[in-house]
Amino acid sequence: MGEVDQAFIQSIEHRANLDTIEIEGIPLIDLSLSHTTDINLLVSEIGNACKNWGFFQVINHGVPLELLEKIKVAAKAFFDQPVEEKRKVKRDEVNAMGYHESEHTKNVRDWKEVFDFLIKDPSFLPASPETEDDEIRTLSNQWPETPPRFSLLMLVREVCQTYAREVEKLGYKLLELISLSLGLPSNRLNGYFEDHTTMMRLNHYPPCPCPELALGVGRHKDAGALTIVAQDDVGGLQVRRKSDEVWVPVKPTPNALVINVGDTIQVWSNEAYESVEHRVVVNSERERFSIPVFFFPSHYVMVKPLEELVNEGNPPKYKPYNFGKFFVARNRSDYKKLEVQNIQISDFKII
Ligand SMILES: O=C(O)CCC(=O)C(=O)O
Ligand SMILES: [Fe+2]
Repeated sequence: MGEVDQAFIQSIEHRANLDTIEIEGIPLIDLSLSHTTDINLLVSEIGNACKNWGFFQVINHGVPLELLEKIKVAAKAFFDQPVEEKRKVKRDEVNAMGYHESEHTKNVRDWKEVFDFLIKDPSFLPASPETEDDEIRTLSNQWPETPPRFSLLMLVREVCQTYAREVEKLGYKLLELISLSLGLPSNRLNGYFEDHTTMMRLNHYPPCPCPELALGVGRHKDAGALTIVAQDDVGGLQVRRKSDEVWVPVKPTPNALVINVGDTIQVWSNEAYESVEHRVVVNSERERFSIPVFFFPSHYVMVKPLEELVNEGNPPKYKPYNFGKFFVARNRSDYKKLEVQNIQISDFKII
Protein backbone atom coordinates (compact mmCIF):
# COMPACT_ATOMS: atom_id res chain seq x y z
CA MET A 1 0.00 0.00 0.00
CA GLY A 2 2.97 2.21 1.04
CA GLU A 3 2.91 4.73 -1.82
CA VAL A 4 -0.73 5.74 -1.50
CA ASP A 5 -2.11 7.82 1.33
CA GLN A 6 -4.71 6.04 3.45
CA ALA A 7 -7.29 8.71 2.51
CA PHE A 8 -7.48 7.24 -1.02
CA ILE A 9 -8.07 3.62 -0.02
CA GLN A 10 -11.52 2.26 -0.85
CA SER A 11 -13.11 -0.32 1.43
CA ILE A 12 -12.79 -3.85 0.01
CA GLU A 13 -16.31 -4.08 -1.45
CA HIS A 14 -15.84 -0.88 -3.46
CA ARG A 15 -12.45 -1.63 -5.04
CA ALA A 16 -12.20 -2.13 -8.79
CA ASN A 17 -11.79 -5.48 -10.47
CA LEU A 18 -9.08 -4.64 -13.00
CA ASP A 19 -9.59 -7.71 -15.23
CA THR A 20 -10.73 -6.73 -18.68
CA ILE A 21 -14.25 -7.83 -19.31
CA GLU A 22 -16.20 -7.95 -22.54
CA ILE A 23 -19.84 -7.30 -21.79
CA GLU A 24 -22.76 -5.53 -23.36
CA GLY A 25 -22.13 -1.80 -23.09
CA ILE A 26 -24.42 1.20 -22.84
CA PRO A 27 -26.49 2.13 -25.93
CA LEU A 28 -24.99 4.27 -28.70
CA ILE A 29 -27.53 6.67 -30.22
CA ASP A 30 -27.16 8.58 -33.47
CA LEU A 31 -28.73 11.99 -32.93
CA SER A 32 -28.65 12.89 -36.62
CA LEU A 33 -32.01 11.12 -36.85
CA SER A 34 -33.53 14.25 -35.35
CA HIS A 35 -32.98 15.96 -38.70
CA THR A 36 -35.18 13.41 -40.44
CA THR A 37 -38.88 12.85 -40.18
CA ASP A 38 -38.43 9.91 -37.88
CA ILE A 39 -38.14 11.78 -34.63
CA ASN A 40 -40.38 9.22 -32.89
CA LEU A 41 -37.82 6.49 -33.37
CA LEU A 42 -35.12 8.64 -31.80
CA VAL A 43 -37.39 9.65 -28.94
CA SER A 44 -38.13 6.02 -28.14
CA GLU A 45 -34.43 5.08 -28.32
CA ILE A 46 -33.65 7.86 -25.84
CA GLY A 47 -36.55 6.82 -23.59
CA ASN A 48 -35.43 3.17 -23.56
CA ALA A 49 -31.82 4.13 -22.82
CA CYS A 50 -32.93 6.37 -19.93
CA LYS A 51 -35.21 3.67 -18.55
CA ASN A 52 -32.97 0.64 -18.93
CA TRP A 53 -29.53 2.14 -18.37
CA GLY A 54 -29.65 5.77 -17.23
CA PHE A 55 -26.56 6.13 -19.47
CA PHE A 56 -25.95 6.24 -23.23
CA GLN A 57 -23.49 7.63 -25.76
CA VAL A 58 -24.41 9.94 -28.63
CA ILE A 59 -22.80 10.56 -32.01
CA ASN A 60 -23.71 13.27 -34.54
CA HIS A 61 -24.51 15.40 -31.51
CA GLY A 62 -23.78 18.76 -33.13
CA VAL A 63 -20.76 19.66 -30.97
CA PRO A 64 -18.04 20.39 -33.56
CA LEU A 65 -15.52 17.53 -33.54
CA GLU A 66 -12.55 19.88 -33.71
CA LEU A 67 -13.79 21.50 -30.51
CA LEU A 68 -13.99 18.08 -28.89
CA GLU A 69 -10.31 17.62 -29.70
CA LYS A 70 -9.39 21.14 -28.61
CA ILE A 71 -11.04 20.81 -25.21
CA LYS A 72 -8.87 17.77 -24.41
CA VAL A 73 -5.75 19.73 -25.42
CA ALA A 74 -6.91 22.66 -23.26
CA ALA A 75 -7.47 20.34 -20.27
CA LYS A 76 -3.96 18.93 -20.64
CA ALA A 77 -2.48 22.43 -20.94
CA PHE A 78 -4.20 23.49 -17.73
CA PHE A 79 -3.11 20.48 -15.67
CA ASP A 80 0.44 20.45 -17.10
CA GLN A 81 1.12 23.68 -15.20
CA PRO A 82 3.17 23.52 -12.01
CA VAL A 83 0.95 22.95 -9.01
CA GLU A 84 1.77 26.43 -7.58
CA GLU A 85 0.25 27.97 -10.72
CA LYS A 86 -2.87 25.81 -10.48
CA ARG A 87 -3.27 26.72 -6.83
CA LYS A 88 -3.55 30.40 -7.81
CA VAL A 89 -7.08 29.57 -8.99
CA LYS A 90 -7.83 27.22 -6.14
CA ARG A 91 -11.43 26.64 -5.18
CA ASP A 92 -12.52 26.78 -1.55
CA GLU A 93 -15.67 26.57 0.54
CA VAL A 94 -16.64 30.17 -0.32
CA ASN A 95 -15.67 30.29 -3.98
CA ALA A 96 -16.61 26.86 -5.28
CA MET A 97 -15.21 27.43 -8.79
CA GLY A 98 -11.58 26.81 -9.81
CA TYR A 99 -8.89 24.21 -9.18
CA HIS A 100 -9.28 21.46 -6.60
CA GLU A 101 -6.90 18.61 -5.87
CA SER A 102 -8.49 16.75 -2.99
CA GLU A 103 -12.08 16.00 -3.81
CA HIS A 104 -13.83 13.33 -1.74
CA THR A 105 -16.65 11.08 -2.92
CA LYS A 106 -18.50 9.23 -0.18
CA ASN A 107 -15.79 10.35 2.23
CA VAL A 108 -12.90 8.69 0.37
CA ARG A 109 -10.41 10.84 -1.52
CA ASP A 110 -10.52 10.64 -5.33
CA TRP A 111 -7.35 10.02 -7.38
CA LYS A 112 -7.79 13.12 -9.54
CA GLU A 113 -7.52 16.88 -9.82
CA VAL A 114 -10.25 19.11 -11.27
CA PHE A 115 -10.93 22.59 -12.61
CA ASP A 116 -14.53 23.82 -12.40
CA PHE A 117 -16.28 26.78 -13.97
CA LEU A 118 -19.82 27.99 -14.50
CA ILE A 119 -21.44 28.32 -17.90
CA LYS A 120 -23.40 31.36 -16.68
CA ASP A 121 -20.93 33.64 -14.94
CA PRO A 122 -21.94 34.71 -12.34
CA SER A 123 -24.44 32.13 -11.07
CA PHE A 124 -26.40 32.18 -7.83
CA LEU A 125 -26.67 29.54 -5.13
CA PRO A 126 -27.73 29.51 -1.47
CA ALA A 127 -24.95 30.54 0.91
CA SER A 128 -25.59 27.53 3.13
CA PRO A 129 -27.62 24.31 3.14
CA GLU A 130 -29.57 25.43 6.23
CA THR A 131 -33.29 25.88 5.42
CA GLU A 132 -33.67 28.92 7.71
CA ASP A 133 -30.80 30.75 5.97
CA ASP A 134 -32.10 32.54 2.85
CA GLU A 135 -28.86 34.30 1.95
CA ILE A 136 -27.89 33.84 -1.69
CA ARG A 137 -24.24 33.73 -2.75
CA THR A 138 -22.85 34.95 -6.07
CA LEU A 139 -20.43 32.48 -7.63
CA SER A 140 -17.98 33.50 -10.31
CA ASN A 141 -15.27 31.86 -12.33
CA GLN A 142 -11.52 32.01 -11.84
CA TRP A 143 -9.25 31.67 -14.87
CA PRO A 144 -5.47 31.28 -15.14
CA GLU A 145 -4.12 34.84 -15.16
CA THR A 146 -1.67 36.18 -17.75
CA PRO A 147 -0.55 32.87 -19.20
CA PRO A 148 2.85 32.96 -20.90
CA ARG A 149 2.52 34.38 -24.40
CA PHE A 150 2.24 31.82 -27.19
CA SER A 151 1.57 29.03 -24.69
CA LEU A 152 -1.30 26.61 -25.11
CA LEU A 153 -2.56 27.92 -21.81
CA MET A 154 -3.63 31.10 -23.58
CA LEU A 155 -6.34 29.05 -25.26
CA VAL A 156 -7.77 27.46 -22.14
CA ARG A 157 -10.36 30.09 -21.31
CA GLU A 158 -11.58 30.65 -24.85
CA VAL A 159 -11.77 26.95 -25.73
CA CYS A 160 -13.55 26.15 -22.46
CA GLN A 161 -16.14 28.87 -23.02
CA THR A 162 -16.76 27.98 -26.67
CA TYR A 163 -17.04 24.29 -25.86
CA ALA A 164 -19.43 25.00 -22.97
CA ARG A 165 -21.73 27.02 -25.25
CA GLU A 166 -21.91 24.19 -27.78
CA VAL A 167 -22.58 21.57 -25.11
CA GLU A 168 -25.26 23.80 -23.61
CA LYS A 169 -27.14 23.65 -26.94
CA LEU A 170 -26.86 19.87 -26.92
CA GLY A 171 -28.12 19.83 -23.32
CA TYR A 172 -31.33 21.64 -24.31
CA LYS A 173 -31.78 19.33 -27.28
CA LEU A 174 -31.48 16.29 -25.00
CA LEU A 175 -33.85 17.77 -22.42
CA GLU A 176 -36.38 18.22 -25.21
CA LEU A 177 -35.97 14.65 -26.42
CA ILE A 178 -36.28 13.39 -22.85
CA SER A 179 -39.46 15.45 -22.29
CA LEU A 180 -40.97 13.99 -25.46
CA SER A 181 -39.98 10.49 -24.36
CA LEU A 182 -41.95 11.04 -21.14
CA GLY A 183 -45.01 12.03 -23.22
CA LEU A 184 -44.60 15.74 -22.37
CA PRO A 185 -44.30 18.82 -24.60
CA SER A 186 -40.72 19.26 -25.83
CA ASN A 187 -40.16 22.47 -23.85
CA ARG A 188 -41.66 21.16 -20.59
CA LEU A 189 -38.36 21.26 -18.66
CA ASN A 190 -36.82 24.41 -20.13
CA GLY A 191 -38.33 26.79 -17.57
CA TYR A 192 -36.35 25.12 -14.78
CA PHE A 193 -33.09 26.26 -16.41
CA GLU A 194 -33.70 29.98 -16.80
CA ASP A 195 -31.03 30.84 -14.22
CA HIS A 196 -29.27 27.52 -14.46
CA THR A 197 -26.26 26.76 -12.29
CA THR A 198 -24.71 24.44 -14.89
CA MET A 199 -21.04 23.74 -14.30
CA MET A 200 -18.30 22.38 -16.49
CA ARG A 201 -15.35 20.43 -15.11
CA LEU A 202 -11.95 19.46 -16.46
CA ASN A 203 -10.91 16.16 -14.83
CA HIS A 204 -7.34 14.85 -14.75
CA TYR A 205 -6.69 11.35 -13.42
CA PRO A 206 -2.90 10.86 -13.10
CA PRO A 207 -1.45 7.34 -13.28
CA CYS A 208 -1.98 5.66 -9.92
CA PRO A 209 0.52 3.24 -8.32
CA CYS A 210 -2.32 1.26 -6.68
CA PRO A 211 -5.33 1.19 -9.04
CA GLU A 212 -6.66 -1.87 -7.22
CA LEU A 213 -7.07 0.14 -4.00
CA ALA A 214 -8.01 3.68 -5.07
CA LEU A 215 -10.56 5.08 -7.56
CA GLY A 216 -10.46 8.17 -9.80
CA VAL A 217 -13.99 8.94 -8.62
CA GLY A 218 -15.74 6.71 -6.13
CA ARG A 219 -19.21 5.35 -6.84
CA HIS A 220 -21.79 8.15 -6.95
CA LYS A 221 -24.86 9.49 -8.73
CA ASP A 222 -24.92 12.94 -10.32
CA ALA A 223 -27.20 15.43 -8.56
CA GLY A 224 -28.28 17.48 -11.58
CA ALA A 225 -30.63 16.83 -14.47
CA LEU A 226 -28.20 15.59 -17.11
CA THR A 227 -24.46 15.14 -17.46
CA ILE A 228 -22.65 15.26 -20.81
CA VAL A 229 -19.11 13.85 -20.69
CA ALA A 230 -16.28 14.00 -23.23
CA GLN A 231 -13.57 11.44 -22.52
CA ASP A 232 -10.24 10.59 -24.11
CA ASP A 233 -9.31 7.12 -25.36
CA VAL A 234 -7.94 5.76 -22.06
CA GLY A 235 -11.17 4.44 -20.52
CA GLY A 236 -12.02 4.01 -16.85
CA LEU A 237 -15.62 5.21 -16.50
CA GLN A 238 -17.87 2.37 -15.31
CA VAL A 239 -21.63 2.23 -14.87
CA ARG A 240 -23.53 -0.02 -12.47
CA ARG A 241 -25.86 -1.93 -14.80
CA LYS A 242 -29.43 -1.75 -13.54
CA SER A 243 -30.38 -5.30 -14.52
CA ASP A 244 -27.71 -7.10 -12.44
CA GLU A 245 -25.60 -4.41 -10.70
CA VAL A 246 -22.46 -5.47 -12.61
CA TRP A 247 -19.96 -2.63 -13.23
CA VAL A 248 -19.89 -2.10 -17.00
CA PRO A 249 -17.09 -0.08 -18.67
CA VAL A 250 -18.11 2.83 -20.90
CA LYS A 251 -15.98 2.13 -23.94
CA PRO A 252 -14.28 5.24 -25.33
CA THR A 253 -15.92 5.72 -28.72
CA PRO A 254 -14.45 8.13 -31.29
CA ASN A 255 -16.42 11.40 -31.57
CA ALA A 256 -19.03 10.29 -29.05
CA LEU A 257 -20.23 12.02 -25.90
CA VAL A 258 -21.46 10.13 -22.85
CA ILE A 259 -24.84 11.18 -21.43
CA ASN A 260 -26.31 10.29 -18.09
CA VAL A 261 -29.54 11.04 -16.34
CA GLY A 262 -29.06 12.64 -12.91
CA ASP A 263 -31.07 12.63 -9.69
CA THR A 264 -33.25 15.57 -10.76
CA ILE A 265 -34.65 13.67 -13.75
CA GLN A 266 -35.19 10.63 -11.56
CA VAL A 267 -37.44 12.78 -9.33
CA TRP A 268 -39.16 14.73 -12.16
CA SER A 269 -39.97 11.44 -13.93
CA ASN A 270 -41.19 9.88 -10.64
CA GLU A 271 -38.61 7.13 -11.21
CA ALA A 272 -39.61 6.27 -14.77
CA TYR A 273 -35.92 7.07 -15.33
CA GLU A 274 -33.19 6.38 -12.82
CA SER A 275 -29.92 8.08 -12.03
CA VAL A 276 -27.47 5.20 -11.85
CA GLU A 277 -24.26 4.80 -9.92
CA HIS A 278 -21.01 5.20 -11.76
CA ARG A 279 -17.32 5.48 -10.88
CA VAL A 280 -13.92 5.93 -12.51
CA VAL A 281 -11.21 3.29 -12.34
CA VAL A 282 -7.61 4.47 -12.68
CA ASN A 283 -4.57 2.69 -14.07
CA SER A 284 -0.85 2.67 -13.35
CA GLU A 285 0.32 3.66 -16.84
CA ARG A 286 -1.72 6.36 -18.53
CA GLU A 287 -3.18 9.61 -17.31
CA ARG A 288 -6.80 10.21 -18.32
CA PHE A 289 -8.74 13.39 -19.08
CA SER A 290 -12.51 13.76 -19.07
CA ILE A 291 -14.71 16.81 -19.37
CA PRO A 292 -18.20 16.61 -17.85
CA VAL A 293 -20.83 19.34 -18.11
CA PHE A 294 -23.38 19.04 -15.30
CA PHE A 295 -26.79 20.52 -16.18
CA PHE A 296 -28.15 22.00 -12.99
CA PRO A 297 -31.51 23.83 -12.73
CA SER A 298 -31.90 27.33 -11.26
CA HIS A 299 -31.19 27.35 -7.52
CA TYR A 300 -34.78 28.28 -6.58
CA VAL A 301 -36.39 25.33 -8.41
CA MET A 302 -38.39 23.04 -6.12
CA VAL A 303 -37.70 19.59 -7.52
CA LYS A 304 -40.65 17.19 -7.34
CA PRO A 305 -42.36 14.59 -9.55
CA LEU A 306 -44.02 16.35 -12.51
CA GLU A 307 -47.78 16.66 -12.04
CA GLU A 308 -48.53 15.17 -15.47
CA LEU A 309 -46.66 12.00 -14.51
CA VAL A 310 -48.40 11.24 -11.23
CA ASN A 311 -51.91 10.03 -10.53
CA GLU A 312 -53.78 7.94 -8.00
CA GLY A 313 -52.24 4.74 -9.28
CA ASN A 314 -48.76 6.29 -9.44
CA PRO A 315 -48.53 8.76 -6.55
CA PRO A 316 -45.47 11.03 -6.14
CA LYS A 317 -42.49 9.08 -4.82
CA TYR A 318 -40.63 12.18 -3.54
CA LYS A 319 -41.35 15.20 -1.38
CA PRO A 320 -40.38 18.52 -3.02
CA TYR A 321 -36.87 19.80 -2.29
CA ASN A 322 -35.04 23.01 -3.16
CA PHE A 323 -32.39 22.33 -5.79
CA GLY A 324 -29.93 24.96 -4.53
CA LYS A 325 -30.02 23.73 -0.94
CA PHE A 326 -29.62 20.13 -2.06
CA PHE A 327 -26.68 21.02 -4.26
CA VAL A 328 -24.90 23.06 -1.60
CA ALA A 329 -25.37 20.32 1.01
CA ARG A 330 -24.00 17.73 -1.43
CA ASN A 331 -20.97 19.85 -2.31
CA ARG A 332 -19.95 20.52 1.24
CA SER A 333 -18.75 16.95 1.60
CA ASP A 334 -16.41 17.30 -1.42
CA TYR A 335 -13.85 19.08 0.70
CA LYS A 336 -13.36 16.91 3.67
CA LYS A 337 -14.07 13.58 5.13
CA LEU A 338 -17.31 13.91 7.03
CA GLU A 339 -18.50 11.36 9.51
CA VAL A 340 -21.93 11.09 7.93
CA GLN A 341 -23.11 10.05 4.46
CA ASN A 342 -23.86 13.12 2.31
CA ILE A 343 -27.38 14.13 1.26
CA GLN A 344 -29.18 11.91 -1.29
CA ILE A 345 -32.57 12.12 -3.02
CA SER A 346 -33.56 9.06 -0.99
CA ASP A 347 -33.75 11.48 1.99
CA PHE A 348 -36.87 12.94 0.27
CA LYS A 349 -38.41 9.63 -0.71
CA ILE A 350 -42.01 9.03 0.31
CA ILE A 351 -42.19 5.49 1.59
O1 LIG B 1 -14.46 10.96 -15.66
C1 LIG B 1 -15.55 10.55 -16.03
O2 LIG B 1 -15.67 9.87 -17.06
C2 LIG B 1 -16.82 10.83 -15.25
C3 LIG B 1 -16.62 11.59 -14.00
C4 LIG B 1 -17.87 11.71 -13.17
O3 LIG B 1 -18.66 10.80 -13.07
C5 LIG B 1 -18.15 12.97 -12.46
O4 LIG B 1 -17.26 13.85 -12.43
O5 LIG B 1 -19.29 13.10 -11.92
FE1 LIG C 1 -20.55 11.50 -12.20
